[in-house]
Amino acid sequence: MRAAHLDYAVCLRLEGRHVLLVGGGAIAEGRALAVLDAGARLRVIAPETTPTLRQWAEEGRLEWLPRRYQSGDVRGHHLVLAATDDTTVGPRVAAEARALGVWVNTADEPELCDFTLPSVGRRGPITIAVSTAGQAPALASHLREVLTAQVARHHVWRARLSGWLREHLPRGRERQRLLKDVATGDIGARLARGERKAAGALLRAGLKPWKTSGETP
Ligand SMILES: C[C@@]1(CC(=O)O)C2=NC(=C\c3[nH]c(c(CCC(=O)O)c3CC(=O)O)Cc3[nH]c(c(CC(=O)O)c3CCC(=O)O)/C=C3\N/C(=C\2)[C@@H](CCC(=O)O)[C@]3(C)CC(=O)O)/[C@H]1CCC(=O)O
Ligand SMILES: NC(=O)c1ccc[n+]([C@@H]2O[C@H](COP(=O)([O-])OP(=O)(O)OC[C@H]3O[C@@H](n4cnc5c(N)ncnc54)[C@H](O)[C@@H]3O)[C@@H](O)[C@H]2O)c1
Repeated sequence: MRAAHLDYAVCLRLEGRHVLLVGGGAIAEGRALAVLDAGARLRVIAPETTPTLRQWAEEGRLEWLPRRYQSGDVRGHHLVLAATDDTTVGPRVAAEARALGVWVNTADEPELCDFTLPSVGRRGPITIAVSTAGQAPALASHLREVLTAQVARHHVWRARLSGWLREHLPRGRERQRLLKDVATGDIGARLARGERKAAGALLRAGLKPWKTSGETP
């Protein structure tokens, strides 16, 4: 069994960051979609790619260099993902990335990875991510399915409402109280039951402190 260290979970903000993907098969395509969704600037290096990756290249969503990985390719990137069918490539990419201080994931050699990828489910702004510290990817995938199915539409509304309130109200104890109410209090419970009118009334009452001080949106 592997050592008992747990992987450290983060959610990376990749907007505008340079990401290198080595490989262009099915696994690489999944990685590409995820980093593009996060707004990264993606370069793919692979002699062959899936039709979808080729199409994204033609549409200018990513840059495809149709060749094998070469020394030096890592330079200039913030993050590197390798997913090829050649077992000699991952270790080379990982060593070069390490030497340059660039974070690297190789799809099937956990001992070479600076970070591992969890199984991810999305509902609006909500992300469910399951990691098993590299021990059981298939179980991570199964749990992700089970857990994501539990995120209901009202959770998504509540997340969006909370985001709106955070954007429009100044920080402070009053705002915190209102946000907690949306998350776990009466407003949340009403929204969960589909009682949107009643929730709206509670919300308007909760917004009073800002109405009177003239700070409301
Ligand atoms: C979650 C997911 C995310 C993703 O890839 O995006 C992911 N693997 C997924 C599926 C999956 N992978 C494999 C199987 C076959 C069953 C099995 O072997 O168990 C299945 C199941 C399937 O395909 O259904 C094979 C496999 N995977 C790794 C090894 C090497 C090793 O363990 O040594 C081998 C053996 C290769 C071989 O024997 O040849 C390694 C890793 N796989 C990871 C992530 C990282 C740890 C995640 C964690 O901590 O849980 C890590 C360490 C590297 C990394 O970060 O990529 C994605 C589910 C996506 C989804 O459905 O949501
Ligand atoms: N982590 C996971 O979840 C997981 C699951 C299954 C498989 N894998 C692993 O991911 C890897 C990729 O799997 P796949 O199904 O996408 O493979 P694939 O055969 O569909 O694609 C391989 C890709 O690698 C490219 N390639 C080969 N040599 C290259 C080189 N020198 N430089 C750049 N690109 C090169 C090929 O052109 C092709 O695009 C495999 O090692 C597989 O074991 C990982």
